[in-house]
Amino acid sequence: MDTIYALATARGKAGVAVVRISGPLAFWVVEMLAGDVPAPKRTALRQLKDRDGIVLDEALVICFEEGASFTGEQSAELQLHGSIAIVNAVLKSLSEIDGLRLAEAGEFTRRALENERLDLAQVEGLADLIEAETEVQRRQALKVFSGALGEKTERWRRALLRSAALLEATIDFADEEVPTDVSPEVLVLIAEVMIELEAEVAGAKMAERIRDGFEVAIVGPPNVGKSTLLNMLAGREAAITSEVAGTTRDVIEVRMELKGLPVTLLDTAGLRETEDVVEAIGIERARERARHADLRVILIPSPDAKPEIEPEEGDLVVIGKDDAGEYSGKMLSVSGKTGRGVDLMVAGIAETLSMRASSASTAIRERHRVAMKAALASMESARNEVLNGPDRTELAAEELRRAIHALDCLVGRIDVEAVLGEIFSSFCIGK
Ligand SMILES: Nc1nc2c(c(=O)[nH]1)N(C=O)[C@@H](CNc1ccc(C(=O)N[C@@H](CCC(=O)O)C(=O)O)cc1)CN2
Ligand SMILES: Nc1nc2c(ncn2[C@@H]2O[C@H](COP(=O)(O)OP(=O)(O)OP(=O)(O)O)[C@@H](O)[C@H]2O)c(=O)[nH]1
Ligand SMILES: [Mg+2]
Repeated sequence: MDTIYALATARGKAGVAVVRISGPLAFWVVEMLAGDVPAPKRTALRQLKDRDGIVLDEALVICFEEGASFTGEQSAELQLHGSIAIVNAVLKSLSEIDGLRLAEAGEFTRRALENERLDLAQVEGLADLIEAETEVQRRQALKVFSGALGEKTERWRRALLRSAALLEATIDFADEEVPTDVSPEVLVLIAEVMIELEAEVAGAKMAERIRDGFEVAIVGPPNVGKSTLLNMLAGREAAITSEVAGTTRDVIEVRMELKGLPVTLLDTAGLRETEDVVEAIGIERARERARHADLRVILIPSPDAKPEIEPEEGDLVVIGKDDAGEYSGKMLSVSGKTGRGVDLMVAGIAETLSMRASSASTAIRERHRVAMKAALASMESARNEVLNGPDRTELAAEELRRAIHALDCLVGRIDVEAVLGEIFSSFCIGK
């Protein structure tokens, strides 16, 4: 097994920079650089010197023994002064040591997985944790990273194993007189797992939304103040605004955080009948994106104006350009120019999205949803076979084994290699 090293913190000037080393040579490397191997899991202040005895930095050194580290391997950390020159000098010294090589992206975590310090779902949670930009994303990722999905899966797995074992026992003793009919117990066990899995699948879409962000589209007729409102929310001039009706053509996307939720706000072309070919394309795009968005803010010019599109559940119909608050109280109204009413509108959006987000499950990836659906399909078949009577017991047990297999894929107990490449491609070097 190679000994690997990498800068674990971001590149560039910083207060402190952390270099990680993991593998059988880790302590030996520390001894070369620091002169001795400090007691494990204790910080020790040491002068780090290169091969020629030149001092590289005065750093904190931490050693972790094999079996008691993040990767599970013997490993060490050098907590350096975060200067570009020091980091470069230390990395250069490490590169000159035989048997050492720079880690690939995610390789420390891959080793943690191989040494069973983490399961596959936890690795995915960790990937999301590092990507997390908002509070809700942080909480979701931390839940999965803490092993929530792995624990649930283990419970489902045990229930299915027990069901399969019960069925298989009746097959083995088929010739003898088995007084007990196991099917009621098996059916209850299967039903209980199915209910939980169905809830997970139902919440998977929302979990994906929390990961990737919700889309909120601002729509309405031309000149109603859509782009001005977007700019106000973005805090910058992301979209061109003008008194000319039909200014916005392309869909303009701005990523932001609304009350802890990741949101992509879409500004769209004003909806109207038009002879202008280019504008017509813009309007078509506006309608298309608005349809697929999670929520729509439909701006209208006055309280009695008819919304350009039919509001769906959770959509907000808002009067635009209401600087004086003339209509406030009657309906939600905003001014993108003065900011009046914007807080209230944001609160409305956040409330709707938060409510939906609360139904999110721990199935944070497409992969999880697919595995769960496969397990559910096999369990459904198993249940039907059980109901078909004792002749079909063998088939029922086989279906249960198939469901267990799907759950094993879910947490990476089997078929890990197939998904590793994709998962680790999103990791940074040093993680
Ligand atoms: N400096 C530093 N900070 C860090 C990390 C790190 O590797 N280094 N982490 C990594 O990304 C995270 C913390 N995760 C860690 C997980 C396990 C162990 C570890 O050594 N586990 C041993 C000993 C546990 C103990 O002391 O009780 C074990 O589990 O046996 C260390 C860090 C976040 N902060
Ligand atoms: N007084 C006032 N004027 C506004 C407000 N919002 C926008 N305007 C003005 O109204 C005009 C149109 O604003 P835009 O934000 O470009 O309108 P839009 O809805 O994006 O228009 P299209 O892109 O053509 O669909 C501009 O001259 C803005 O300065 C507002 O809240 N109050
Ligand atoms: Mg516009």
